[in-house]
Amino acid sequence: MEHTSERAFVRMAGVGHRYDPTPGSPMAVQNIDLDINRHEFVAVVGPSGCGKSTLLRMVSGLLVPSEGEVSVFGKQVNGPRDDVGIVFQKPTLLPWLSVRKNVLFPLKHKFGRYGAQDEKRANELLAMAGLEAFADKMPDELSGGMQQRVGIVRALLLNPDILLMDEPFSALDAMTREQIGFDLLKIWDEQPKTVLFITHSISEAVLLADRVLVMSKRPGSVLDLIEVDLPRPRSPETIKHPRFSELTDRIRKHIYEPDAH
Ligand SMILES: Nc1ncnc2c1ncn2[C@@H]1O[C@H](COP(=O)(O)OP(=O)(O)OP(=O)(O)O)[C@@H](O)[C@H]1O
Repeated sequence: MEHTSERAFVRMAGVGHRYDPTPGSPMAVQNIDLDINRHEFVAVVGPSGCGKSTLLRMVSGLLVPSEGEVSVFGKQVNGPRDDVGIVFQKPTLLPWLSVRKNVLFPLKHKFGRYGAQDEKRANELLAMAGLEAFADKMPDELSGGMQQRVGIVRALLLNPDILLMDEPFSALDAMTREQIGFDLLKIWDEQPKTVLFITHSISEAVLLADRVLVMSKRPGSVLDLIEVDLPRPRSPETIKHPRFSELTDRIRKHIYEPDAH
C-alpha cells in the first residue's frame, strides 16, 4: 500500500470549473494539475479574474469542480471540509465581541462551547501574533493590520491542516503587509500547515512561498510552477538576494508578456 506521507497532501488532477453548467459555456479555470505537499506553502498569482479564488474554493470543498478531482490525503473532496481554515481579505470580526471572544467564536459555533484549554491556546496564538495586550479590546479599537492578525489567529485556533488565504493582506499598507507576512511565516514555522495563499503581489508570493503557481488569464490554467529556492527563515534581507529578483522577474514576464511563452 502506498504510504500516505509519500502522497501529495492536496492533489488537483485535471481540475476545471465552469460556473454556468450549460455545455459549451466558458470555463473559469481548466486543466489544473497540482500536488501540494504536507506543510508546503504554495502561493498563487495571476491576472484578475483568472480563477484563483475559484481554485481555493474547490480545495475548501465549498465548490465542486465540474471537471477533474481535488483530493486531500487520497480522499476526494466533495463537500465543505472541517480541516480547513480560511482567511479572506477582510477579517469580518463581530464588533460586539472582544478580540479573544472573536477568536474563540468558531469553536463556540461549532461545538456549542469552549474550554479553558481553548482559551489558553487562543492566548498563546494571540501572543504569537503580537496581540497579547489587545485580547480584551473590541475590534474597532484595533488597526486594520491588527484586525487581520485576529482573523488569522481565528483560523488557526481550529488547528486546521490546511490554511487557505485569499488575498489576506491586500487591504493593508505596504509596511504592515510586509511585517504581517513575516509574522505569518513565524507562526507557520512553529505550527506547520499546508498553505495555499492567493496574492496579487509577485514579491509577496516569492518572499513567503516554497512554490509559486502562476496562472494564465481566464480560463485560468497553470503557466508555471516555480520553486522558490531562497533560504529560510525569510526576512527583509531575502529581498536583497539576487535570486529574489530572478524569481520575481520570471513571474513578471509571465504576467506582463504572456505571449512570450
Ligand atoms: N459565483 C460565480 N458565478 C459566475 N461566475 C463567477 C462566479 N465567481 C467567479 N466567477 C467568474 O469566474 C472567473 C474567475 O473568478 P475568480 O474570482 O476565481 O478569479 P480571481 O483570479 O480570484 O480574481 P481576482 O484576482 O480579481 O480576485 C471570473 O471571470 C469571474 O467573473
